[in-house]
Amino acid sequence: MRVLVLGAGATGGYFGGRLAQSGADVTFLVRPARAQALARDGLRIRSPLGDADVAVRTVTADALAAMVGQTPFDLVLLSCKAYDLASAIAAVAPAMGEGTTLLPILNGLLHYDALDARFGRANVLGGLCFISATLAADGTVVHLGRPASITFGERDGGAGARVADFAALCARVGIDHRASDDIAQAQWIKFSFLAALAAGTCLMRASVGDIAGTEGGAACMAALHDECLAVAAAAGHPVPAQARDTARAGLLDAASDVKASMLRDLEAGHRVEAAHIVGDLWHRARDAGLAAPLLQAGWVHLQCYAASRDPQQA
Ligand SMILES: NC(=O)C1=CN([C@@H]2O[C@H](COP(=O)(O)OP(=O)(O)OC[C@H]3O[C@@H](n4cnc5c(N)ncnc54)[C@H](OP(=O)(O)O)[C@@H]3O)[C@@H](O)[C@H]2O)C=CC1
Ligand SMILES: CC(C)(CO)C(=O)C(=O)O
Repeated sequence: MRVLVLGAGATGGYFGGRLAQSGADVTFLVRPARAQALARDGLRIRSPLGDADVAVRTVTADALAAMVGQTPFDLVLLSCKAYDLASAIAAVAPAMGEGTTLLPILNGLLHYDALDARFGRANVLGGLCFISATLAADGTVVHLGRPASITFGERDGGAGARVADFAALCARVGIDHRASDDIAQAQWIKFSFLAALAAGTCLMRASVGDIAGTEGGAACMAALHDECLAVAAAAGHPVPAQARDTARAGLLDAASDVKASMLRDLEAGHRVEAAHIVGDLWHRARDAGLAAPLLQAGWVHLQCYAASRDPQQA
């Protein structure tokens, strides 16, 4: 299977790097500065699951069409931030030939409209990942904590050959993965958890454990999670009790140092995917007639952050 990974950041660098480390046929579509750094330093991963220093093949957008002309890609793994979606779509377009499948692992759901419009719904799998990772200033992919998994599936349900093929590749290289026959449910489980985590940890500028240690903190996170679960149910994807309890335990764990990746971005002064995640979920709550005051507070807070950071991009 020939794989193109858009982006060699935290998630794309981690999962693409694991593919490359195991000898899979993987190419990173990156911008010139990252291409130069990767040519010089290779791809460095620092992880509790094992460090890796891998020489990787890269291509920049201007050279992609020529590369595809030689040998087409089977799978494009999309790992940009939501605010880079338009440029990422333009960059990968030459790789999306007949028989090429796109697998986005971005958080949230809004990106599917743009991907379907550009590439056709049938060519876009549903996907998500569970990992806490960041790109250090020197370009190292730093994996924080142990989970590192990808979940993917056909958006109309069932299992197809392309899902089985990617699952077989993940199994071969040792990437923890789930081939889901109900990816929409998996996406809503993650989205409702993540939106609560992002809104809660960004509002409080604190980890899950620090919030849980305050008076009223656990009740506040539980109420926020309830708001997010209500939106999932209203969207026709109620989160099953077991998944709800697992997510809730993660959000209330007093021993947890977990923060949403959005909080790490915010603390670093970076742009955040607020509209794509917390804003989108609040808009869905509002449109369904659901009260979601904590989600609303998170969304307002993040808009204020974005406006103070860069009024043009808010
Ligand atoms: N980090 C985490 O722990 C987790 C993140 N996610 C989600 O995964 C998605 C990706 O996040 P993450 O990996 O952290 O983001 P990063 O910012 O670390 O990586 C994204 C990469 O995409 C590259 N990119 C963007 N646009 C283009 C383009 N047009 N051409 C080439 N490269 C491009 C960026 O390159 P450049 O450096 O040149 O800008 C950047 O390196 C987000 O939706 C996030 O919410 C999900 C689970 C966990
Ligand atoms: C919830 C988590 C940590 C899981 O991958 C995540 O997606 C994020 O922080 O962006």
